[in-house]
Amino acid sequence: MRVVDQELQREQQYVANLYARLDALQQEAEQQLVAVRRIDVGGNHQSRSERDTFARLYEDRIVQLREVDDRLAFGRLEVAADPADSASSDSDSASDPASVYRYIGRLGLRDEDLQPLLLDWRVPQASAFYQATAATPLGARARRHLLSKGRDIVRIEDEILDAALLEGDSATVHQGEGALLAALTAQRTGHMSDIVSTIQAEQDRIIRSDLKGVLVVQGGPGTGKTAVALHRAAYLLYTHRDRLKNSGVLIVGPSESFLNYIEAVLPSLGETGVVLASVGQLYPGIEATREDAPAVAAIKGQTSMARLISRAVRSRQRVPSSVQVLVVNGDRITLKPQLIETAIHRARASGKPHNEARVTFVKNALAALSREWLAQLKAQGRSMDETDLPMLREDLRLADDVRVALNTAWLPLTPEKLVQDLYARPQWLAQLTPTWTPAQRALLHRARGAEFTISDVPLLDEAAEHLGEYNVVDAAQKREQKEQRKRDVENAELAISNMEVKGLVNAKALADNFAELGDRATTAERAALDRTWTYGHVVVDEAQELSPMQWRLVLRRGPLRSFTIVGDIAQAASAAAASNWRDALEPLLSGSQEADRWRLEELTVNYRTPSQIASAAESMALAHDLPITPARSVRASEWPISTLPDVVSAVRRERALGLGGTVAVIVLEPALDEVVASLSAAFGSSIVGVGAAGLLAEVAVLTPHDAKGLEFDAAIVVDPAGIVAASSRGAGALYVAMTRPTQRLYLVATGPLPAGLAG
Ligand SMILES: Nc1ncnc2c1ncn2[C@@H]1O[C@H](COP(=O)(O)OP(=O)(O)OP(=O)(O)O)[C@@H](O)[C@H]1O
Repeated sequence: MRVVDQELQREQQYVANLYARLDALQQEAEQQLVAVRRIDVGGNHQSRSERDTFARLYEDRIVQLREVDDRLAFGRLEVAADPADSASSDSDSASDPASVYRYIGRLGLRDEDLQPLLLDWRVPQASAFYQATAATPLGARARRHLLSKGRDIVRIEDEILDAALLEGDSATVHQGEGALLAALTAQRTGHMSDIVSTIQAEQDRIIRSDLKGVLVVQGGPGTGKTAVALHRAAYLLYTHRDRLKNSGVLIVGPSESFLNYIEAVLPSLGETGVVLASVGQLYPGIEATREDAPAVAAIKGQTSMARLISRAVRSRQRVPSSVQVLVVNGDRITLKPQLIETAIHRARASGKPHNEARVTFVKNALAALSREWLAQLKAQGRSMDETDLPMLREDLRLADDVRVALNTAWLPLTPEKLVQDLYARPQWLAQLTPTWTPAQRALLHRARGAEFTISDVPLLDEAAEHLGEYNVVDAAQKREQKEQRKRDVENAELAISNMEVKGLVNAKALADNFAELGDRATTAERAALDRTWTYGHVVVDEAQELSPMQWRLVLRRGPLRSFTIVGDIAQAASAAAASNWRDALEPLLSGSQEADRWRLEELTVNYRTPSQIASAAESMALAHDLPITPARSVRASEWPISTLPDVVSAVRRERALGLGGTVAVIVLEPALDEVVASLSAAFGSSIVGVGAAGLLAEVAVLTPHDAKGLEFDAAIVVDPAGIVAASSRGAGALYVAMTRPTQRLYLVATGPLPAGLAG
């Protein structure tokens, strides 16, 4: 038998043992689940919740073991033998007695004697698998990639890190070719896959970087920023589970289509406790997907909007211009502006948000008014004194006239109403914006009831900050529930430590059972619904697009300022985006002592776009003065870029290749319907998908915004000159569109191509 085949067989044997162990653990968990479900706990509340918690523990474990089945083990690190090293394996596959072998995989496995069989890719001993080079071997002698299909190892690929291994017999043992290239040339599926088996050294350093502070990862298209951000989230959740399990991790992406594209990556790495949200979903209760026109988005993105919202809220606390006469129980009571003014002053001094401070306002106003009324009654000769004040206050509280007067002075408001009023009432807006031009104000004008846009979301959140809970009674209840919950979690944690259970028991889950809240929600689900939730870590992808107002919102979700921010300034296509990281991060860092302490890392290798396409996109970008970060493409493509006169011909040309795979047609919003109609007429509507919901169709039709962060085997970019001309950031949008394909790019144009592409 050839040495290569022998090695393959050995690895197959080792991996078969790992699967046998995985199956045994799975079976064990299934049996435990059946057993725990059978326990009769009768009516005992505490025992029932303990039983449910254990059942959930086993259920989670079973799911986790199932998720890692595909490519369970993907690497082997050969290190010089060290008898004291317990993380090494001396399995049958060891072909050199001077070496020990560490197998690396999606999760850690030990045999029945607790000896390690497989290392989780996130543990420190596994990092050499990603980082070792011949120049810096980090104690490793060789690295082997195990390429599998189902549970079978179909190929092995070795990299020698220690020259001594190349001598004698060993020279023939190590062989193989590009696991990385195999991954990169694989056909795309419409969903992103994890890269855990081929993470590159520069990526690994970023993934394992410290949890604290703000880490910015800048890199050109296809350099793996999204992949790195997601693997970093998985790494942090594993390494800092204690800190992050209760607070959670938030991942912010540019659009719903992007979230659909990445959603399977973290579960495949065994992580589910993460909230994924597009920037339009960061305000619970609103799912904004519509974009404003660029000029409108630009004005709504400026921090001056925060000041405007603040002024708008204050202007809803109004001192009447004249004396009012209120009729209460047949008495006429005079309400002087001065009284309201003092009550407003006191309420504002409470420092609480508008709706909550209103309680103070009403209390003060009623107290003052009841004293005035008492004085008036006494003056009329009624025999009343201070002890009657509570009764008078109650009468005032119930009187219509008083309610109207107090509401006019200080009306409870929802964020939605405040923002809608601001857009729909030009006169009010004019009063609040004396220094704006009429043209600027006109940009905000909108009919009441119009759908909220993505750029409205941070304004709603800003308004919610100033307004507080609309229903103050509910708010108090919620606060009490939160307090109770904290106590439940503490009890649960105590219970867990008393039970001496290790592993996946989640104190919050246990607390749920204790409190019998009825909701089986996970931390992630609860976090997604709670506007005031603060996450332990926040990942922002395509971060170059965020406006200052969006940064303010993101900061509120992560006040600990533990951030991973990934993006590419050159790809900025939104009108409100900044043109460098320092400016972009200003709203995030201002006022913090960390202001200058953000770390910048760069990614320099393009894993997606073939070199011909990357260089065409770069020359277009340079011709439009975009600040691109040059990246080296890993591979070339066999297909030249084609320019065709219409979209139907381009799709026909692509389909004629008969390669299958994913195809995107990227077109500006105004032409989208027409393109969908002509493609449906030519090829039938069943093959055409639109936007986020259509990503898995044979041909996905998307706007440049929806295409952000995604990739396809082929991309057809309609009207490149039109994309450039559509806004001041049009070249950035075209740069994004052109860098989506992994293989083929088509341009659809009847007129001249934009600068840098023509000729
Ligand atoms: N180490 C790697 N091994 C295998 N594939 C990789 C690796 N790094 C990146 N890739 C692949 O390269 C492609 C581009 O990665 P990704 O989408 O993360 O790039 P990006 O920098 O976010 O791109 P863009 O800025 O254009 O959105 C993906 O298919 C990803 O799986």
